[in-house]
Amino acid sequence: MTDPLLPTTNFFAIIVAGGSGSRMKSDVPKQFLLLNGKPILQHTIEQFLAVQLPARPLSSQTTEMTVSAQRSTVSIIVVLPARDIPIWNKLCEEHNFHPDIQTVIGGNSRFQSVRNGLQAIDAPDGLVAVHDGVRPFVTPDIIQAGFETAARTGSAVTCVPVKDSVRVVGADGISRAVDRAQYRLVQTPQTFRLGLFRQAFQSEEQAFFTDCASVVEFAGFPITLIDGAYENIKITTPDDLR
Ligand SMILES: Nc1ccn([C@@H]2O[C@H](COP(=O)(O)OP(=O)(O)OP(=O)(O)O)[C@@H](O)[C@H]2O)c(=O)n1
Ligand SMILES: C[C@](O)(CO)[C@H](O)COP(=O)(O)O
Repeated sequence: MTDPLLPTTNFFAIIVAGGSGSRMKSDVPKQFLLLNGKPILQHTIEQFLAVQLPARPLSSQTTEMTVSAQRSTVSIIVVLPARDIPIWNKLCEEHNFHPDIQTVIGGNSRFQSVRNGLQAIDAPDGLVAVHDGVRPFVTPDIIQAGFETAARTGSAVTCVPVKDSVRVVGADGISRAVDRAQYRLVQTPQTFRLGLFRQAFQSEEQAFFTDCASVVEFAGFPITLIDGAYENIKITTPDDLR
């Protein structure tokens, strides 16, 4: 039987919101746009605040009988561009949202923003989930599943099967059908053991690092896929917002 307790109480989430949202073309950075009256980033953070993980402190004698008494929360690090921090602080005031989270300045790319977030974690070990600030429809269940799988295998990358037909377009412009069953659409959260994640982020940035899984894989670690959700969309263009 799988141990219901996770082998650490060090759970971290790096929520990246350091981008400029160029494809959204909105005046306000997209992570701050209101959805049901609340900033998108607030919705996202609230999903992580709702997570309670069954955890076993490494040094304790916890038994299964005490699972319910051993719920751990996730320490949240939000990554924002320096220029956006005053806007975020003002929004938090307006929405009476004062979570106990750390704020870190972003970098010029998603890779650099994640790396900055990672540098703010000083625990020697644990598990870290990285999530896009603009994926507000993530659920606590998906987040928990990521921590559980990463505790067992080292990594947990959420994804969904492809529903449409897929064609690959060659350099000559000619397309051909491919077997969609072989493909997955990758989402966040992407959760990892802290040790391997730190090692992976020592690599020099590569142009194909579009997510953390590609960084971890480049460093030679295997990637475990877990189920995401079709609702867990990334708000990228005005269509997504609608
Ligand atoms: N330098 C960057 C670039 C992106 N991100 C974050 O990575 C996530 C996914 O990126 P994307 O949707 O591409 O956001 P933007 O980079 O803001 O959008 P665009 O590419 O349209 O400019 C977002 O939460 C974004 O804020 C980040 O933290 N730092
Ligand atoms: C991390 C990600 O959301 C997984 O699908 C995606 O790769 C981000 O890509 P973007 O180019 O930063 O939008």
